Amino acid sequence: MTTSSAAPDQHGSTAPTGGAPLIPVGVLGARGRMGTEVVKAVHAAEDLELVAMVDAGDWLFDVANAGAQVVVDFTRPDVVMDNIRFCIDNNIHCVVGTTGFDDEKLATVAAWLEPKPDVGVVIAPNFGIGAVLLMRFAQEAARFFPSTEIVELHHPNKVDAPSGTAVRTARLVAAARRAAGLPASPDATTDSLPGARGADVEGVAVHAVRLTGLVAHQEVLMGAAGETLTLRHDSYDRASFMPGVLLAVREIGRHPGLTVGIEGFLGL
Ligand SMILES: NC(=O)C1=CN([C@@H]2O[C@H](COP(=O)(O)OP(=O)(O)OC[C@H]3O[C@@H](n4cnc5c(N)ncnc54)[C@H](O)[C@@H]3O)[C@@H](O)[C@H]2O)C=CC1
Ligand SMILES: O=C(O)C1=N[C@H](C(=O)O)C[C@H](O)C1
Repeated sequence: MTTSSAAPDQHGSTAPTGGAPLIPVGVLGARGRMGTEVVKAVHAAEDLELVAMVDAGDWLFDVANAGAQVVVDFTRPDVVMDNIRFCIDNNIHCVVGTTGFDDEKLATVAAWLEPKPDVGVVIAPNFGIGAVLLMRFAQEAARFFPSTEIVELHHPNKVDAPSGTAVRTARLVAAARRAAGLPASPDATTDSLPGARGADVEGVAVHAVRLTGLVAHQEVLMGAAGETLTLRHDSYDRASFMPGVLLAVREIGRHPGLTVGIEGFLGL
């Protein structure tokens, strides 16, 4: 098995201004929709050096052999845990965008990190700045509205439903509702077809749409007597995730242990 070695950074292996050394970065899922975009973004960043691109069938060891200090993972929920384990074992920081993390998997990653106090892993369901802000706004607004439901809308090739972002948003909203002492959202409906009312995430209904032409979108709908508030975020292009990914790559070395979401890196 082989790993594609990255083309040399156009600025060479040291920072052009003679400043801090470049951060060597490996990309897992490098031929996927997100991985392709990450490869371009890392390659274009003057302070980063793309040292390895790995996709299914390639040899993961080459990420370590290439000297990657940070790995970016946009692969699949069924393989990401093995990738994180490998990186932690090899003292490589991880920036993980792959979805599918529940509390049990997060606890497992945290346990793997315990004997590695210098290694950092950030797992973020969404690197879009607007999406992160939407989650925060929803969390803030939730306590004022008796009803909240979430609609996530994505391209039809998405592997999972509901989206990782929707699940995290629902959990944040549910926690805010609990903290405010709100009862369950009013709902007298009896489903005549299973699934008609969406998935139940800690009492928040989450609906998933898969539609040709979409990229990644989410609406949080909140209702009170005589009014509604709709928060909506749209990623029209995967370039929207790159500022958040690059920020995480630059920050993770300063944040050992497990970080969930990039809110802290944004000062939120
Ligand atoms: N956190 C965020 O901001 C975002 C997260 N995502 C998530 O990222 C993941 C990937 O999404 P897409 O790029 O759209 O999927 P994709 O299917 O286009 O790409 C996944 C890539 O991973 C590769 N792969 C599979 N097994 C592998 C392995 N063991 N090692 C290395 N590569 C492997 C596949 O061959 C494929 O090229 C999904 O979980 C998606 O939900 C997507 C967009 C934004
Ligand atoms: O698969 C995608 O495309 C996306 N996945 C993430 C998720 O599941 O939340 C982030 C974004 O919605 C795009």
